[in-house]
Amino acid sequence: MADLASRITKPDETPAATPAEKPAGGADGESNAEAQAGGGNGSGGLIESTFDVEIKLSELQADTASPLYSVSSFEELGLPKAINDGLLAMNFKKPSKVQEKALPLMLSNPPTNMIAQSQSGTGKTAAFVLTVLSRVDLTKPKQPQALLLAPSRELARQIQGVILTIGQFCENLIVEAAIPGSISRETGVQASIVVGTPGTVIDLIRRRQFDISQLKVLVIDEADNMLDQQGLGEQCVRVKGLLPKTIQILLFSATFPDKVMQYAERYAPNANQMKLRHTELTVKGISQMYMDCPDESKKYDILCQLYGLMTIGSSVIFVKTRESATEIQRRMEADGHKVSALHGAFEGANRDALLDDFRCGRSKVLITTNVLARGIDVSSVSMVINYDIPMKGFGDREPDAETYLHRIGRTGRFGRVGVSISFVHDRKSFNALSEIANFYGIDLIQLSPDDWDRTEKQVQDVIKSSRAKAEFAPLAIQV
Ligand SMILES: Nc1ncnc2c1ncn2[C@@H]1O[C@H](COP(=O)(O)OP(=O)(O)OP(=O)(O)O)[C@@H](O)[C@H]1O
Repeated sequence: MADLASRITKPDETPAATPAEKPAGGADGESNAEAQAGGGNGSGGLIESTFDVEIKLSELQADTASPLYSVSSFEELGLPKAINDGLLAMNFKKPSKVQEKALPLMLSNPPTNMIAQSQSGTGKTAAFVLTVLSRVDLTKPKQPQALLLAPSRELARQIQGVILTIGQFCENLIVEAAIPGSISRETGVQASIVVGTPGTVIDLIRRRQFDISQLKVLVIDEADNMLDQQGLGEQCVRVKGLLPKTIQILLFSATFPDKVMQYAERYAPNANQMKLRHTELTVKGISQMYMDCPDESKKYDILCQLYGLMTIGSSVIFVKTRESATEIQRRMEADGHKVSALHGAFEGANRDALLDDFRCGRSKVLITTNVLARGIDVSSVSMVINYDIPMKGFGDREPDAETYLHRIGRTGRFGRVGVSISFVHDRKSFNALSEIANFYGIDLIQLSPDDWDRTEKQVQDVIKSSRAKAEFAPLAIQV
């Protein structure tokens, strides 16, 4: 195992891709090395190259109003040395507020459940990953002890990458992804930590390829989405019903609508709770703008006019359907623009390659659907475009405020700045966006397609500044 000094990366270096051991015993889950390469959070993505970014972050982390602020250090959180070494290698200097507040509660014994909410991009993943790494017994590397569930394969792989990167100095750590096609029928699950999507996990348990008898911790990321009865809620209930009754349950999300919160409290009984009011949820580092398009047909032309700004950093364009993602990509490429498209109709390995290309900067503009609205962490994303305003309910009759927040949260990560531009083109889309803005208490900046020089300057001024001066609301702790 290479010594610590040779594996720490400086802010202006790309982390050395460490030759992580293949999982012992030939387990066919995605190997540690593959996962680290495709993971998020400093394990292969674009690295901030400027020293002033580090200075800005330290200012933010000294600002008591910021959710990146904390009084303690990771060392004071009592984490094992190997884990602290991993955090050092990731250049995590101090815990964020959700990490500082949640970790002592999640690591206390006897274990208690947690329902934690914190703004997008404020470090929820590391909070639950540190808990899982602290609880597993690595002398039993192939005995599953922790299960983490996510709504998409992309997010499951990203979380796997974070665990392997933070745990890079933890001996015998084996982490497997339980996503379609990742676990061979011959070997089954042979890892202490499993990260997967609910459907695949249920299949593995049903085929007796996943020993759940020793599971100590169940984490559900994007928990409001996962527990929503319209979506994956029924599968998450089935998973929980199969697990040991004493399991510790940790639910995390940036959003917890009231109707789901009641359900979450039943799913994770007697949980400690960290909640935010919905007017405290938006990230001040994201300049939220809207483009008043003359009509639906003009949206495409305006999108192409924005292309030059999209490639200053990298950008995500969210559209309503797979079909429109494919059609817009086709048109933009025919017009000479380089755009990747990713959605659920693509085969798994292709989706993985497309996101890895985007994460590493080989592609800079990604057009996608809500499959990537949540959790995906690519620090180079400086712009998110809502080509369609997210809607929900029968006949798309009401605005989807939660999906709006998660979509724009793909930029402005951990104190960085970013721009979101939402397209409206008629009364319905305008009213939907207005309702979302009122719900979160935000004043959207209007961009005019008629005054392009001004629009370009407004957007460039934000993207080219470094970390935002983020005034975040204090986190309300209920224990
Ligand atoms: N203590 C820390 N110091 C520095 N960087 C951190 C710290 N904690 C997390 N990060 C980085 O901040 C970024 C956002 O973290 P993460 O993806 O966990 O956010 P999140 O709260 O889960 O967001 P979302 O709600 O969108 O899922 C990641 O790139 C991560 O590596």
